[in-house]
Amino acid sequence: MISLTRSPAWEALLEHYRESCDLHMRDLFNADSERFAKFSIQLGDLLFDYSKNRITQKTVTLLMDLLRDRGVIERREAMFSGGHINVTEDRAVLHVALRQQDETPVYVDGENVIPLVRQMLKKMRDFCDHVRSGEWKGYTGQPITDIVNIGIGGSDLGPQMVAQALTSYVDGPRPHFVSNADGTQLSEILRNLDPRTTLFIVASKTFTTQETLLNAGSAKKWFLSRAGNEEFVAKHFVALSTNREGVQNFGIDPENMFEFWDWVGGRYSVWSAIGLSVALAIGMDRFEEFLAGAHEADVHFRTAQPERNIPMLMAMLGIWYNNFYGCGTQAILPYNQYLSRFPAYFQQGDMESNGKSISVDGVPVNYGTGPIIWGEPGTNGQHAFFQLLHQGTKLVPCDFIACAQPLNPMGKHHTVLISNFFAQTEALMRGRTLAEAKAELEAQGLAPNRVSALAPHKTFTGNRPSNTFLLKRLTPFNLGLLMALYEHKIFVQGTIWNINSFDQMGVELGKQLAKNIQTELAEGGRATRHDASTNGLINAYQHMSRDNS
Ligand SMILES: O=P(O)(O)OC[C@H]1O[C@H](O)[C@H](O)[C@@H](O)[C@@H]1O
Repeated sequence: MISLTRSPAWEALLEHYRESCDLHMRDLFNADSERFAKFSIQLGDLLFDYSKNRITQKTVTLLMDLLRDRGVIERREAMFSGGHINVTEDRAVLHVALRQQDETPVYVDGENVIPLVRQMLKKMRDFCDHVRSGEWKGYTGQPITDIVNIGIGGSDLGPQMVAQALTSYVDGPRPHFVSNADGTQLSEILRNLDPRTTLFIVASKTFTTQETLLNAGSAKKWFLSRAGNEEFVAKHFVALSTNREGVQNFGIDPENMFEFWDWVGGRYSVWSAIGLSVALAIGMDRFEEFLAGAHEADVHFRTAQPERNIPMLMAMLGIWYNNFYGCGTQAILPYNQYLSRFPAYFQQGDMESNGKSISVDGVPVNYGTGPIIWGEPGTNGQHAFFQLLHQGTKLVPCDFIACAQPLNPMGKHHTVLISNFFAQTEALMRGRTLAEAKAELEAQGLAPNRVSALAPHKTFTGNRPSNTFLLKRLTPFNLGLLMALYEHKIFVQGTIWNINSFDQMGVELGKQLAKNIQTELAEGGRATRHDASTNGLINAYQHMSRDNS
């Protein structure tokens, strides 16, 4: 295949960029009263409005030419049918199989994985029913009231974000999450827990992750110091993993292990047994609604034509800004407090997937790949960093997410929230011209010299792009739908950039070096083996940590 930036589809986009980059969205809206209808899509309870982007119909056509040219359709089919598209690890990528709703076989190396998925779901259901009904009892015969998921990365961010997003559906044990190597997190959580009624869920795909094993070991120690008998561990520790041996070595009965498989990527694993803490908290019926919502997105991604395909549009708009406008970041701004961890979740989802600079063919790429993903919930962000979004020198494409129906109606709160939500995308798009700024200042009765002095500061260029996702209501189904759209966006972008979105080798080096330093710290001598900065810091640390004055 011709390299990305030499392909005719890319060159056509470059040419189109040059001729269209000065267009202002204000003018595009003024010129076409149908713009919203043309550039928005309803999918179930979700409305996706992408009309506030710096695009014309031609932009979409050219972006989708590129998508077809780069083999996205073929690669999508390869993913859904169990092909080893994770080439560096030689694995299939089948989180979609975890949420498939029918029994159509999906083969990985000749084995149909759907029966495995069904068995896993059945085991999760039985366990959830036992724990939630109180049949599953702790070592003193009391039911479980609290669950602690111990994991990190994909084994933490997914269940944590989803459990938080679905807080209003929690009618089972209270979920807690421990991830950090910093013992403060575990200590603070344990402080308020009762070992007799607490269940620990050790979540690790590999069961080798240092932080998780450290936290799980300390939790077990805490538990045993109170329960006093190793036999009771079976009532209070379960594992979610692909590594049966590792689980056994840790001292968890394989009976209490919920298995998943190497074709489930860590950051795509909340749909697997890794979602157990969510299922315990909200019940298996609702967990399955969550899976069904994701499946709806899968069907849409697989069947809608590219020009009407939400993840494909999200992805190609991202390519447009990332590779043609030179935008380095993408903000995700949920106007919903329950979704406050959504940006952090997709920070891992996107940045660990597409933060790569070597192509699948093993050569450095000569174009930008994954953007920096960041964001905070609205309206908080407005009072913090939105200044830069509106008037800064950087162009930041933004995703705005909100729900039409509040789960906690309270006076005027929702109207205020949602008005801000609409106002922000309007302001980013429209801006305020110098003439408008002057007119407003004059209307306030300011002297002409103050008007001239202030007006430039009150001017907004506008033309700042955003996507809007409006959900009817935050339900398990709709959350699954929204999340899967983002997942597929990442897949499409990775395919365009010709990188492997499903490995994460960039996290290895730091881990290796940390192990060396850990040994050095244990030995306690003077550090000499590193660069001057690292040696200096280690030596200063050793001095400072011993200094009791
Ligand atoms: O689930 P685990 O095997 O414990 O892995 C936990 C996390 O750590 C790794 O370093 C990876 O960067 C993540 O992708 C992964 O989700």
